[in-house]
Amino acid sequence: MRGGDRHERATSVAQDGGHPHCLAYRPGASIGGLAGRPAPPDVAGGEMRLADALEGVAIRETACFDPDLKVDSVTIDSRQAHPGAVFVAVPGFKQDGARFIPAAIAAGSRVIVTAALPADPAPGITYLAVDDVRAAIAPISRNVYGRADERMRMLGVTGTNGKTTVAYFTAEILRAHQRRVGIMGTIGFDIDGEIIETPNTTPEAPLLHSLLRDAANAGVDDVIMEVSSHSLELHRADGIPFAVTMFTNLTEDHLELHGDMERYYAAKRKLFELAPESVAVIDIDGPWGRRLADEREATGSPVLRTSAADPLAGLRAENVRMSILCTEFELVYQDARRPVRLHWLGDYNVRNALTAAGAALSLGYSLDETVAGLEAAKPVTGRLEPIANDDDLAIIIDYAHTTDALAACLRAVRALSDRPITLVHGVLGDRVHALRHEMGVIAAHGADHVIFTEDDLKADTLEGVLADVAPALDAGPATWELIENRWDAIGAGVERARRGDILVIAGKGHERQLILGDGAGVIYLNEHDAVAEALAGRDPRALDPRG
Ligand SMILES: CC(=O)N[C@H]1[C@@H](OP(=O)(O)OP(=O)(O)OC[C@H]2O[C@@H](n3ccc(=O)[nH]c3=O)[C@H](O)[C@@H]2O)O[C@H](CO)[C@@H](O)[C@@H]1O[C@H](C)C(=O)N[C@@H](C)C(=O)N[C@H](CCC(=O)O)C(=O)O
Ligand SMILES: Nc1ncnc2c1ncn2[C@@H]1O[C@H](COP(=O)(O)OP(=O)(O)OP(=O)(O)O)[C@@H](O)[C@H]1O
Repeated sequence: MRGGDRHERATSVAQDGGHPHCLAYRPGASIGGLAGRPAPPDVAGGEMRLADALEGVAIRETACFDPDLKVDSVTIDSRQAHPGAVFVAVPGFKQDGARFIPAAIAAGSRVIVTAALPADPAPGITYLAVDDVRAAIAPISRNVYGRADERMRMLGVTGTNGKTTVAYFTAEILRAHQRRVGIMGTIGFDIDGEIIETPNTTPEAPLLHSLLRDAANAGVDDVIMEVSSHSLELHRADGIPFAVTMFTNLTEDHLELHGDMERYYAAKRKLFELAPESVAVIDIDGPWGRRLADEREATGSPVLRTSAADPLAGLRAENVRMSILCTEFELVYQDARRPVRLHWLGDYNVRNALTAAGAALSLGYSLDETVAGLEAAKPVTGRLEPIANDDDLAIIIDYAHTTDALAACLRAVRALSDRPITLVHGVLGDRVHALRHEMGVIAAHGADHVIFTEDDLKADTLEGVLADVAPALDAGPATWELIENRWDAIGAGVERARRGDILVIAGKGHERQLILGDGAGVIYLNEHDAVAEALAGRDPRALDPRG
């Protein structure tokens, strides 16, 4: 196998956490350097009276309530309980956290938040019963960790696709104006390139607020949060005073949690309901965005509509010109227009740039300052990211792993050049059969040659996934081949490309690990290294476009 033995790679994941700049998070750990800035005063937090920690929490009944107890942290996991920690017993999807109350008490917790008071309360323990346990986690966490979200400017972005891209775009504009920016999302909590790993896109409220406290203490000015529909449904982001909220788009995904599109939409809309004062920057180029803008406008809350098509939108892109090298358009806002040249590729990045520009304008930056920030923004790792090379190949790494994202990615690339597209991709093992088939249809119609390979197979196998995908690939116009090993598949893609050809590697983007099939574990996989290795090993004569 190229690039070494799978066992070695699995070991390297265990050693470095899978990302060169990833840090394991310890609450209270100092984040980053202050880069010459004066240290800000510490955000309040640390030990506090229980009564203060409970401000704003609707408590139904109590047992042995001691308002003067001192608490210093919040946890929803008994394995992290300790003296001073409020333990919230969450009725989970798999098990009831109330089962772990004895374990939390044994570990030292003296305050238990639960759905129902126990029949025989343990002596010296304060029990607090609430109607909605998950909804209680965020206000307690905000209080205990010092409401750091009031000390920084908070921006939230939701939508099916584009959240990470918009967050990074927005960060680049803010950084161009000397703001220290944290981005909390799929990639982790990224503060100036130093990434703290988080288990979720939007972490549970105790971790979220303890991260925010540490960020504020480290001098972070602005936090841009990707707010997932899961987190909104589960109240993780309740109470955050967002100054700006952003919506990208809504397409079919995560229906395993939400059930249907209407409920999925309702979950996303919660971000805007949570922050009625925020300026909502809404991409209205899709039907759900138009509906959201209309519904919000009807409530009297502020809305900035963005569009690359609608001449009535408040912020829009006109005269869009795209190539495989850059994207140009005119940004039009309040009758003023400015030319913009982006390093970013593809039509949806025009829309993502509009959303980010809308956020900056809503925060009071001028049109010229906003344009300067957009033009300085470098492509995000693994988001339609062109990989520089001396072989005149257009190699693009993209995180597209949903049907919509893959279709958008291939459409965007196709619009940039008439050269043939080779696509290296796989399909996630936990996707429903119809979606796997759909991925095959999109690949076979969007590319000229498909190298089908492994993606995170999880409990499934490549054969299992292929049973759904192969008929779609057989039926489509593209040629295709199967190369099971993803590293080899990338190598084969690079090797078959001729000068000027396009190679799209879709699915993993910034990720640095691959979940093998059949529960066989996780291995290290850096697609940027895979490409570099393949380029280094190329026979230069193979570049001749004549074949
Ligand atoms: C599907 C889902 O959202 N799961 C979340 C859920 O887990 P769960 O209900 O299954 O937990 P459970 O195993 O039943 O346990 C119930 C409670 O008992 C506690 N417990 C458990 C064991 C023990 O010994 N002691 C103990 O106290 C657990 O910590 C938990 O609080 O509650 C847990 C904490 O309450 C979350 O951490 C967990 O998120 C997991 C990590 C997860 O993967 N979530 C994903 C689906 C997610 O959040 N994704 C979104 C969207 C991503 C996207 O847009 O693509 C995200 O924001 O990342
Ligand atoms: N505005 C958009 N519309 C449609 N597709 C998009 C858009 N922006 C990005 N994409 C596609 O979706 C992929 C994921 O982009 P990004 O990571 O920014 O989205 P995300 O919402 O953070 O997704 P996830 O929650 O899965 O991480 C990109 O690689 C690209 O293929």
